[in-house]
Amino acid sequence: APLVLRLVAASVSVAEKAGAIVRNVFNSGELGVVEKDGKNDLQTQADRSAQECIVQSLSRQFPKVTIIGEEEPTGETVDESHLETRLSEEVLKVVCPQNLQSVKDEDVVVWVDPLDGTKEYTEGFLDHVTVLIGVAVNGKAVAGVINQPYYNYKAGPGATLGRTMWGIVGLGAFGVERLVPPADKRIVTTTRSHSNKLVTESIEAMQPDEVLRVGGAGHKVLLVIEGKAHAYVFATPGCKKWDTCAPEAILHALGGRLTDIHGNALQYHRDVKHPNTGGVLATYSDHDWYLSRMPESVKAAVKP
Ligand SMILES: Nc1ncnc2c1ncn2[C@@H]1O[C@H](COP(=O)(O)O)[C@@H](OP(=O)(O)O)[C@H]1O
Ligand SMILES: [Mg+2]
Ligand SMILES: [Mg+2]
Ligand SMILES: [Mg+2]
Repeated sequence: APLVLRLVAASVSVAEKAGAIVRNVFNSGELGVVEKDGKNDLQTQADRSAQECIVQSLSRQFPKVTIIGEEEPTGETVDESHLETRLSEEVLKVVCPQNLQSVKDEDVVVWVDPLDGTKEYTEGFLDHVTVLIGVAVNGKAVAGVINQPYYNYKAGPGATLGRTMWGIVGLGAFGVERLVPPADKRIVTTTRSHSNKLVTESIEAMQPDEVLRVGGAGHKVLLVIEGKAHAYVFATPGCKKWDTCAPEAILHALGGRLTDIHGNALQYHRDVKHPNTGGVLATYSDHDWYLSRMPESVKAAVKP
């Protein structure tokens, strides 16, 4: 199978394993919280172990592919029980889009967020948490895998806990379906724990009927895909390439758009600076309307 398909097939299995690690750490009660850059930029044992699972599992199978993860390696010996080397059969049976069939190792960067929504994870907002593995080819997000370890956790004992979604631009997405949001109101989603004046000003400018302040970039893009929100608006730096690569690819695969707040495409090549300094705007429709509503003062402060 072509490299991109094998990478996605491996990432689906690896993301499921990482999702199980995220649940196990929470069940253990030993979150091992470390402040990286103040009380709103945390790392837990789940971030560390899930990152080890993903980066070690993928780098052993794809030694020539560049893999960039959010967390620093711990330097401890690798826990072999965290490795996952199976390939998802569901992925291997699809036909890879023509333009991605002959991609070479050196054209690829894999962006890994082992746990997106860490702050919310430590506060028990468990459905805000996702595991994100994005595949970029020549600087563009082309494929993504999202595992949501606590999907359905409020649905009662009969429900299956957790889900995995994946998509390839030009093919489509699986494990998640596009649902249309209410037509009679405008619902905007944004950060819950990283707000500031720019965020507030830009949200107000969109004249929303409702604002969903929730954790996780992956989670917020899922709200847009599944019609719970019309737009994800984040007009401040903060968010990084590993936060957006996988969600962007899946949203694009389903016909939506994710850009910075000026309408520029995000870049994902290996030398790019990690922060999305131009902010994030994700929509399904009316993208240009949201861009046009963005205040000039905010645009001047949030440059790509
Ligand atoms: N001001 C900031 N400082 C550090 N990280 C930020 C940030 N603003 C956003 N982020 C990161 O972007 C992701 C989405 O943020 P939010 O949930 O607030 O919308 C989170 O990823 P992680 O949870 O993987 O670290 C968060 O840490
Ligand atoms: Mg983090
Ligand atoms: Mg994140
Ligand atoms: Mg993270």
